[in-house]
Amino acid sequence: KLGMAFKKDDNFGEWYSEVVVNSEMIEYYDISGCYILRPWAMEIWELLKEFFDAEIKKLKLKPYYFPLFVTENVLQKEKDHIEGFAPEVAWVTKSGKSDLEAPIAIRPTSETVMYPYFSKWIRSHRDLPLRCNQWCNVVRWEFSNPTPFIRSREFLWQEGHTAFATKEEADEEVLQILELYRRIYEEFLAVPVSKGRKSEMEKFAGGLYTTSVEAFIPNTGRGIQGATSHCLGQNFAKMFDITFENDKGSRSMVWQNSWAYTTRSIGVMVMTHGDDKGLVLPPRVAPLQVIVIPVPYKDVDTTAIVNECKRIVETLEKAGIRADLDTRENYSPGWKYSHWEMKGVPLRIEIGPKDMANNQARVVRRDNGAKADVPTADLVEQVRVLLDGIQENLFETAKQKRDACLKVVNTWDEFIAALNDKKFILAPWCDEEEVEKDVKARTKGELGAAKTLCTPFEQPDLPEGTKCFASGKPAKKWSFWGRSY
Ligand SMILES: O=C1CCCN[C@@H]1CCCn1cnc2ccccc2c1=O
Repeated sequence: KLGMAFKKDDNFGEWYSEVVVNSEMIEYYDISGCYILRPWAMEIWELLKEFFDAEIKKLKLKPYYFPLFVTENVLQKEKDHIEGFAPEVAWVTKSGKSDLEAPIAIRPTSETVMYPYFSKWIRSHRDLPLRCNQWCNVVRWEFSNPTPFIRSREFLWQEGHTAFATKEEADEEVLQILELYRRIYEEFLAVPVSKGRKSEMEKFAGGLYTTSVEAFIPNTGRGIQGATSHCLGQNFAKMFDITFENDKGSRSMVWQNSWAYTTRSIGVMVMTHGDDKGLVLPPRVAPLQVIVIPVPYKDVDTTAIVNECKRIVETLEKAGIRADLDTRENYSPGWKYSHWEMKGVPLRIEIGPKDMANNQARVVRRDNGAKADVPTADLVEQVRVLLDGIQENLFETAKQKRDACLKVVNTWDEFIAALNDKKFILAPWCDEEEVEKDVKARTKGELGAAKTLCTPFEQPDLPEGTKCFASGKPAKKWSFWGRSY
C-alpha cells in the first residue's frame, strides 16, 4: 500500500488507523476492540520489555505467571476496587455445550488473583519485601470507541505487585517505578510526559494514592495516561489478610504497591511522531534502524551494487545497528523509499553507481528528510551520530509541540477557551472533589468532559491569595486539566 489517503491534521482518527495498518503494525480483527499485533509492533514491545525487565531485575523483582481466570467470589472480594469496573469484566460461562457450575472471570487485572497467595506466602518479615512482576494480557470489555493500542478489549502489559513491611519502602518504590515509566516514554519512545499524582476522584479506588506519567496528543487536544504506579496502602492487606509477624511478635499488615504500563504506549508514540508519509520511529525502538536500498542503473553491474549493500548491512549489524537491505527486484527504488518511509525506518541508505564510484553512501533521514553523502569508511560512526540525532530531534520536537499546547489559566472563562482550543491546561485548584465533579458536569458534551489529569510533582510558584479557577476558593495547588482518552 503506497501513500496515505488521510492527512494527520485533516482527519486524525482515519490517519491513525491508516498508519498502524500501512506500517504493518496492526491487522484489524473480526471482533470489535481486538487487534492483531504484527511483528512491527511486537518487536517494539520486545525492545521496551528488554529495557524494563532489566531495570526491574535490578530492583529485585521476580518473574511470575498467574492464571488468566478468577472466581466470582474472589473477584468481588475487594468491593471498592471492583465497583464501577464490573461492566468491563468478561466471563466464561460454558465449556463446550455445558454450562460451568459457576461463571469464571477473565482477569482485567490481577490483584484478586495474586493476593490470596501473597497471604499464604507472607508469614514473617523475612518473607518481605515480596516483589512480583508478570508480563501478560488482560481483558476489559469496554464499549467506548476502540482504537488500536490506545483502547482495546485485550491488551498486553506488565503488572508489578509488591509488598513491604513499611510504608516508607512502598513510597520509595512507587517513585522508582514511575521514573522507569518516564524513561520508557522520554528516552525510548521520545514522548514527553509529566509525572504527578492523581486526584482522590481519579485515583485507583482500591488504593491509597496513584501516581502517573501523563502525555498529551496535540492533534486531539487530549491528555492520555501513559503509565501508572499506585501505593495501595494496607487496603488489600486488610481484605486478603496479608500480614507478617513483626519484631514485637504481633502481626502487622503489609504495605503494597501495584504498577503497569501497556501496549497503549506504542499508540502514543505513533500519534506523537507520525506524519503524512506514515510512521516515524524513534531509533531506540525501531525494529529496523537502517534500510539499505540498491539503486541499479541500466547496463551497470547490479551485482556489484547489491554486494556493496550486503557489505554495508553486515558492517552495520556487526556494530550493533539493526540494518537490512531490500533487494526485491519487482519493486522500483522509488517504491521502496515510500514503503520504508511508511514503516518509519529512521535511516535509508541508497547505493547507486555514483556512490560506488566515490566510495560513499547516500544517507536519508526519515524525521526531516535531510540527505547526506557519507564516505563508506565513516559509515558506522556517521549512522550512530545520525540515529542519536533523530532520537533527540523527535523528543525535542514533541516537547516543543506539547509545550506550545500548554496553557496556564486563572479563570473559568480562560479555562473554557483553552479547552475549546485543544490546550493542555495548568490551573490553580482548591483541591475539593466537589469542584472537580462540578467542572466535569459543566464541561460534559460529545467530546467528553474535562477532568484532572494529574497534579504535577513540579509545582510552579503559587502566590498567596491565588484563587481556584473554578470555585474562586483559595487555591492549594496547580493541576493539569483537560479532556482525555
Ligand atoms: O492500574 C493498575 C496497575 C497494575 C495492577 N492493577 C492496577 C489497578 C487496576 C484498576 N482496574 C482497572 N480496570 C478494571 C476493570 C475491571 C475490574 C477491575 C479493574 C481494576 O481494578
